[in-house]
Amino acid sequence: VTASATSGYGYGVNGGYKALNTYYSSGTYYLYDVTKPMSGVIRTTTAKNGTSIPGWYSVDSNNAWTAYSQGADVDAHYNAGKVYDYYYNTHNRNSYDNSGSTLTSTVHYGSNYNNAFWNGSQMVYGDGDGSTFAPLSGALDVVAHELTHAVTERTAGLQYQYQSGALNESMSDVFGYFLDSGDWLMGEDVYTPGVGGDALRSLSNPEAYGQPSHMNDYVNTSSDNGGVHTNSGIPNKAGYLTISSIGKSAAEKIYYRALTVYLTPTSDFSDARAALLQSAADYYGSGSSTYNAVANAWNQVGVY
Ligand SMILES: O=C(O)[C@H](CCc1ccccc1)CC1(C(=O)N[C@@H](Cc2c[nH]c3ccccc23)C(=O)O)CCCC1
Ligand SMILES: [Zn+2]
Repeated sequence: VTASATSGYGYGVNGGYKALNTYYSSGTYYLYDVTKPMSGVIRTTTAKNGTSIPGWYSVDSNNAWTAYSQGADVDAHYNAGKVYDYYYNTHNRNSYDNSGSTLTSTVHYGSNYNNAFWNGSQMVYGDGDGSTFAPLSGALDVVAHELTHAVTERTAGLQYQYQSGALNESMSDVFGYFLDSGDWLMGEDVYTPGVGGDALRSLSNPEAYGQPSHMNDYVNTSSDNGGVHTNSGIPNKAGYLTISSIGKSAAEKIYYRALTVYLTPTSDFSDARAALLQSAADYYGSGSSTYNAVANAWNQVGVY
């Protein structure tokens, strides 16, 4: 039986050319990447617009993944590889569990499904309805957002409710920025494909999409697990102010250290401030300009 790692290519959700790490076996090509230094693999499957996951391997007959319907598969696979590389190269973390476990992404989930999620074991992406969303794996910041939920689950374990949940959300948006740092927007590459310039969220201007950016405007609600996708605007704004002040590289270091060393399941916004200050002190010294910039950022959003 002839089977081997192969190199293919395809077009993503927005038409971009993407080189793909694929696998050939008995006349069929698979989105199955064996090239990473992990015990597992990076693999992409399709739910065929049903809700049974992981569904079936995404396959192709000639390793040219160029069909329009394959765009979601192409981007889920390509973007998962990019996020894997980011965590490995920038933070020396081998997959979400730091043990090189397999990364599975399932696309074409549901019918006109306008969302995406990490289900505790894998990433899952809807195709969107073509109006509110294009297939959600088409956005690198969305893929990074989902995979960061997996990292958070295995490290800080921030409970997905109220302030710890909004912090969990913010960590995913901030790492989404680290992967896709051309703008302060979240999901812009797949949100409302017919409308330009808008997004799901903005880290620099949370209010633009109905989020608070100061503790005075914290939304007390039981909806959405205590408003986790709303109140994340407050730590997101602090993240924007921090990154703008100390730069991306220093911010990546203190955010990753806070997430993996200091934060716990019940950490709230004030604990996040303390964890980031401690991380800044660890790297740059307490009283350093970096330390002071972090304090100032959180002061500006009313978190002490
Ligand atoms: O990972 C997350 O935090 C979100 C997971 C949502 C979910 C949770 C549980 C089961 C199913 C789906 C998915 C994303 C999200 O922020 N969703 C928001 C916004 C949103 C997307 N599609 C929507 C459709 C309707 C209403 C809100 C939304 C939400 O679910 O609130 C993250 C990046 C892009 C999509
Ligand atoms: Zn999230």
